[in-house]
Amino acid sequence: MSARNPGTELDLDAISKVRVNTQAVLKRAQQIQGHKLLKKQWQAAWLLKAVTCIDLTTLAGDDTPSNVHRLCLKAIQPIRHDLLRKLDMNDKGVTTAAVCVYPSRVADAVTSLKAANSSLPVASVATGFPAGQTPLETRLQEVRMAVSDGATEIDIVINRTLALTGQWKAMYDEIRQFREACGDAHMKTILAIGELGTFTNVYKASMVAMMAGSDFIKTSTGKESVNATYPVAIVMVGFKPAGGIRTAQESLVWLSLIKEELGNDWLCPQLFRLGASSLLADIERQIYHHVTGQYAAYHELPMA
Ligand SMILES: O=C[C@H](O)COP(=O)(O)O
Repeated sequence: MSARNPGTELDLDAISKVRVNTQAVLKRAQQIQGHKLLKKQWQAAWLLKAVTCIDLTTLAGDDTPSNVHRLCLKAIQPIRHDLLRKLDMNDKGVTTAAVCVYPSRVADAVTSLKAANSSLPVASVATGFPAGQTPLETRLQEVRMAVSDGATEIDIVINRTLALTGQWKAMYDEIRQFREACGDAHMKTILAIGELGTFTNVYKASMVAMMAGSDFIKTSTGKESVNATYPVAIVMVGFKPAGGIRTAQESLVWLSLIKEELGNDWLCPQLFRLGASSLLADIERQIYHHVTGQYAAYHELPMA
């Protein structure tokens, strides 16, 4: 990942003046979705770009060392070798950006990646993911545990109670403590936008999270009823959309949104991630179609 965000002092005056023009945001998101997507011959290249930005995720109650192991193997080799060979990409080291798991599964992921001689980063959710409703000391301890088990990226959730009641200073202070607990691990701050009510709140929470030293801001846990949406992306840009992203087509819209709003330089895993548990299956299927002209049966593309 890139250099850390050291954060700044909390500027409450700037936060209090934030107003977001909802109509303008909705219009811009609609425009971007309406853009003609990339020409067919470039689509495979863009889909591979999307793969390299994925935090391949499993966050389920029934996660075990063996499904985490499968996830790690899939992250190391996300697209079948023969398909990559046809695209002349088999020796380009195409992997996902990271794997993302619960704190209790970090050690499993580290062991699997080490055994496969891979240096892919392990990201861990933390701080009482997904609701964040555990005591502060428990949340801090969870971050420290994930780091000591080998996570080099920590995806924290914000305290929505503080955001919804306008306690921005308290939220800033908590996030600063999480950052300190992260040590050298990069910190992604999940806003859970589906629970923040308004675009103005999303913007304020984004600013507070960045002032507090978040290296990334991330839309959602994947567990809210509203997760990553395009309008919210216009408010947040420079971030990790996560939750409910399932299709190759959607991944192309996300890439094109970042390209339109921030430019090509932002399209790299150091600055942009897609958090997804089942997106990769559809991307691999579309690449299979691009290469062979046929759609693969699901059993032909084993998915973690
Ligand atoms: O951080 C990633 C999300 O939890 C993944 O959500 P998803 O399972 O809807 O792709």
